[in-house]
Amino acid sequence: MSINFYSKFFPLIKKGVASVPFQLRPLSTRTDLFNVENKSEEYAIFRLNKPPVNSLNLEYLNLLNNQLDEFERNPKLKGIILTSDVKSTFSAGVDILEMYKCEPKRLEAVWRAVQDFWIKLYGSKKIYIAALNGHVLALGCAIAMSCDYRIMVDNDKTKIGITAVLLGINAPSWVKNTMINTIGFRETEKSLKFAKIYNPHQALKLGLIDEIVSSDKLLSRSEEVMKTWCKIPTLAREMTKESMRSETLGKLVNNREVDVQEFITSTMDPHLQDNLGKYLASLKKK
Ligand SMILES: CCCCC/C=C/C(=O)SCCNC(=O)CCNC(=O)[C@H](O)C(C)(C)COP(=O)(O)OP(=O)(O)OC[C@H]1O[C@@H](n2cnc3c(N)ncnc32)[C@H](O)[C@@H]1OP(=O)(O)O
Repeated sequence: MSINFYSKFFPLIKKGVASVPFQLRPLSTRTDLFNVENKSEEYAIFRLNKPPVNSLNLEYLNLLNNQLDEFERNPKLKGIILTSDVKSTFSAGVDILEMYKCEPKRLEAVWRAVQDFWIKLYGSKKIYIAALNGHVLALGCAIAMSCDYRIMVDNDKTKIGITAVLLGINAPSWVKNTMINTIGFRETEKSLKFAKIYNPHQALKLGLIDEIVSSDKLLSRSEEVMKTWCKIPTLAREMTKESMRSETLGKLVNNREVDVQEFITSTMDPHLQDNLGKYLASLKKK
């Protein structure tokens, strides 16, 4: 029996208040923000390209969500290598400007788009390989952990991790669960509680990433892994992925409204707003 993992869960999203109240521009006018290169019928390279740090605002999330849908609609496509064309950064996570001095309605739309993105990515039965060319922070780290495999550049200055707690943010349970599934409970607890940031070698030791390669080999090695995985019997691989991920996925799919409300309430809190303001100023001052 073929189980379409993605289509099994996604109708549930549509049942909720998942419609996004902001109009999308047609894809063709925004392709400067990402690039999809079909390497063969079986796999593609998906490059984020929103300088300076691939921060995720509502419009960008909507655009990326549309592209994930596009991938799902292609039955021949087995896998996607997710990477970035932005020098030294894979993604710095949510655009902090979406969270600072925000309107609740816009914040709600942002968070629903974040949920959609995670559900589509984590719930996809296709193979996702994260080719991490640079910093992988906050939601960027959650995105990388939602892929099937992570290959990172060998550069000690490159950082990966989630420091949400420093801003006063309690990472949502689906982020915690994704991390627990990647590095285990104890390491996740330490990592999130103490806002740990790792260099590639520390991340490899922990199992947060799977391989380190020199930057000139990042894509060739990712393609090599992808080609090997494309040879695995598709149905069995998909069913295994589903059975490994359905429990974690279902916890958010069945709990989206609570997750949205928690995020809005905590983000609108004056202390958190104050922290965000100071953090933004510190980033700008650098
Ligand atoms: C896991 C889920 C948690 C729950 C919800 C929250 C989710 C989030 O994702 S909140 C975002 C948290 N992200 C971060 O804390 C990362 C912050 N950024 C950095 O640490 C650094 O920018 C860097 C390491 C990614 C890159 O460093 P560098 O190359 O030195 O570049 P700059 O720091 O000078 O940044 C360039 C430019 O970009 C702006 N910027 C950086 N990150 C963000 C962001 N997340 N949102 C919006 N804008 C960001 C930064 O302010 C600079 O702006 P300009 O000075 O105007 O050029």
